[in-house]
Amino acid sequence: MDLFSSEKTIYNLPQAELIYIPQFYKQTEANSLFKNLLDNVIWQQDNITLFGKTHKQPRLTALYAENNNYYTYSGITMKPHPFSKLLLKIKNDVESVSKHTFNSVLINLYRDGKDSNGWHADNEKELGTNPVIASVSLGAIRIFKFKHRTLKHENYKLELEHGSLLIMKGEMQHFWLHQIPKTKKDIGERINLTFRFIA
Ligand SMILES: O=C(O)CCC(=O)C(=O)O
Ligand SMILES: [Fe+2]
Repeated sequence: MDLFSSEKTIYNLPQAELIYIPQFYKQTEANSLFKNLLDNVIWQQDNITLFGKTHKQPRLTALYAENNNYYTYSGITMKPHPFSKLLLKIKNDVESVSKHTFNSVLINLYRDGKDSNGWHADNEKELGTNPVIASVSLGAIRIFKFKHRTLKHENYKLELEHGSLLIMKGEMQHFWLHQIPKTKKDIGERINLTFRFIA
């Protein structure tokens, strides 16, 4: 993995630190990771219940972990699969750049612009206080929006590019929310891998 051409940007925000590395993986490697994951990840689509109504989650997901602990978020409980060789390789790459250790990865597949991920924080108890979450994006560019829970002028968007790595740390999961909104643009699939340490 050649990091020379990647321009790392650090966003120091009130009660959050965000690091964005656009070319964490270069085009050729990112393309092959995307294809391999699309074909080999064990995708599932769960139901979510919002305001008493049950819907299909607007994307496919998968959980891989080094342990067998179930992970519950937004009322969904996921049973992990063991890490594949490829996912372990990506985990090692992410760990060496972020200088953090992860034991799980939650993977999202946004099939087109109608798939999305609503406003939330990754603040489950099992993630601990001030979790570091490292997020690899492959495929179509999507907008990542984030906003402070109480400082209303603190809201931003970032384009998450093919092959990029975004690291969320500090108090971000306590004080901020993030989302991937739907888009009307005619876009293709996007895979996102969020590496976490789940106790
Ligand atoms: O798709 C993304 O970039 C964000 C995913 C996310 O926020 C999550 O899975 O918790
Ligand atoms: Fe998230």
